[in-house]
Amino acid sequence: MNTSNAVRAEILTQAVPYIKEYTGKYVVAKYGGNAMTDPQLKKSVMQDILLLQLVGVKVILVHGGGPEISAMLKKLSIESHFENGLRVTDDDTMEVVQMVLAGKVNKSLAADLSALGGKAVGLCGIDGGLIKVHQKNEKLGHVGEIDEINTKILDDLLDGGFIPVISSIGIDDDGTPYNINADTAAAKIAAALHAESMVVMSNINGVLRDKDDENSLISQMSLADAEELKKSGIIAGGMIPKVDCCTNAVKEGVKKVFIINGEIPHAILIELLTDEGLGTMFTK
Ligand SMILES: Nc1ncnc2c1ncn2[C@@H]1O[C@H](COP(=O)(O)OP(=O)(O)O)[C@@H](O)[C@H]1O
Ligand SMILES: CC(=O)N[C@@H](CCC(=O)OP(=O)(O)O)C(=O)O
Repeated sequence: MNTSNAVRAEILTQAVPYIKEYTGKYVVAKYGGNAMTDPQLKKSVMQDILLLQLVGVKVILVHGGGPEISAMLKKLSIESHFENGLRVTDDDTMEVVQMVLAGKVNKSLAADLSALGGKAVGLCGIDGGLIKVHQKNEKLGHVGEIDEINTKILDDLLDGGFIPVISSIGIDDDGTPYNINADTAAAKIAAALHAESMVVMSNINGVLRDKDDENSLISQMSLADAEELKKSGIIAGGMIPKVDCCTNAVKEGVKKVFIINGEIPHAILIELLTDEGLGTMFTK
């Protein structure tokens, strides 16, 4: 048995009560671009996703790819900047976002799942009208505000034994595509499905009291704590929209919401299926 499988076997010895909790329930796993830079680790995360499906969890994978979009924009000499954590997306930028997210990153995750023996269907919010949006505001260009998630297409795929792999691109009533922050898309999908859990995988251990000190992890955060920590500036930058998505998911009825470090081997299995808590858990 290789090391990874030995760790998975060890996790499974503790997992029985947790598996019962999740069997037949929806779990939305959000995999951020910052956590998918190592191809071996990425494959290992995909194997963990397949294991969750194997034990009866209805897993939906929502992915980001912000760093890959930025790298491609740079190659094409297209200027890009963020406002409050959202990429200002003009027509040219939108083309690249669609190319990188729905083309490259989405297909590479679906290919990894397939190579591991899984059945995956990669899609973005345009497909089957999965994510309906309107323009958030003119200043941000093609950034979408989500109006509706068409959960039927997800249920049809899950019933067929497929893992839906979703890029955060939406479509408006006129058929225009829009860019969506991937955490926001994951939270809306989790809320629409009344998911048991949403797990956001980034490359940091969770919300930290001091963002330069890995040991200052805040392991549990209530909605009131989140507001307090934002006011005091402890939650800042890219962590603000991430925490907002998590608190919104809790408010909208998602039972267990976590931010974890997707670069820790088997982090998602450890968080969901063992007594050990790794990252930040959000509560009411
Ligand atoms: N309190 C905090 N705890 C952890 N990270 C924080 C905090 N405040 C700000 N950050 C920043 O937020 C970043 C995570 O957001 P982001 O880079 O947008 O994640 P991703 O691309 O994985 O979705 C961290 O790398 C860190 O620099
Ligand atoms: C509107 C907006 O900002 N969209 C994001 C979509 C990708 C994303 O969110 O990727 P990560 O999860 O890897 O950060 C972007 O263009 O970068």
